Amino acid sequence: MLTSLAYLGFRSPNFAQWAELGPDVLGCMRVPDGEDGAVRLRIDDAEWRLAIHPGEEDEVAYLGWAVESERDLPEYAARLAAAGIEVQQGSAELAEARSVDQLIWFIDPWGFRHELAWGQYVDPGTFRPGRPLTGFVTGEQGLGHAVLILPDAAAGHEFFTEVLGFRLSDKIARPGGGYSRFYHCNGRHHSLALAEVPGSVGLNHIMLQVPDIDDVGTTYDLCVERGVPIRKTLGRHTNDQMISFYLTTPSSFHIEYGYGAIEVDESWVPATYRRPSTWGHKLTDEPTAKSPGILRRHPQPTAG
Ligand SMILES: Cc1ccc(O)c(O)c1CC[C@@H]1C(=O)CC[C@]2(C)C(=O)CC[C@@H]12
Ligand SMILES: [Fe+2]
Repeated sequence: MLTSLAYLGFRSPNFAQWAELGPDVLGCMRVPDGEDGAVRLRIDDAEWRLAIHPGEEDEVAYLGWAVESERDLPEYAARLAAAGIEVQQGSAELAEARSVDQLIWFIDPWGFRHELAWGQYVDPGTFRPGRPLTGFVTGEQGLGHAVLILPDAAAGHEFFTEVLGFRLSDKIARPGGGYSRFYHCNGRHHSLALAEVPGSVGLNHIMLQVPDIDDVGTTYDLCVERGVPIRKTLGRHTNDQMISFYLTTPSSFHIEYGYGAIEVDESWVPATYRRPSTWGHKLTDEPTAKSPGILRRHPQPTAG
């Protein structure tokens, strides 16, 4: 089984700005750069969780998912092949670059590169936040969550549940119609969310969770002090009950920085909500607040 969101890679012309944003504002630990100069950030025992590679445009480079056992890799390879997806074996060089023992990878029907990895390298007891911070909520729950934008939510639901094995946590009706859907693969309420935007593919935000509300407040203060744009004010989500705010990164996508989400278990029953938040999460008047994140046009599947 796929057990957690293990690591994320982006490409960005502004990758160098993460050397400051990561440690000084977010509280991540900067670790040695990747071979291509990628800024790499650590948030727990894992060698790194976020890599921002140099690139011409802001893009999602890869989503790294941990699997439970080595046996899961050939099993997923067969399952993906049966679904018509071409699967690649990751080379030893790629495994080394990702700080994992072994991996396979594939491009999903919307163009996202997913890597299924086993054996992420860890270095216990040596994580030091870049600024005073209690830490990050990770472990069995993985690094946090990622919210992808897809043109077709029904097709997305089919692929991520039937092929990759995600379980639906719940749905939230969107103001303009349609739903955002939230999926879990461990105790975290959602490691993946899918938002339908006709004709578009992208990534709206990723989420990092901290164990103390004061860590959220301190990060909020640092954003204000350092001019990091706040996209959405402090608020509480209806579904996972997280208290969070959203900041805009120099790489088009946003980061949700939050505390206090509920966890799910085997007995979880999906619900549907009419609104995203019980209170707060108001869009600010920052120029970047209306940005949907990393977004590109995607050809709609033609009818008939
Ligand atoms: C509603 C919600 C629950 C839990 C979360 O972690 C979370 O990020 C959200 C917000 C999702 C957010 C939304 O509801 C409005 C439409 C948004 C902005 C998108 O287009 C992608 C993310 C969506
Ligand atoms: Fe979120």
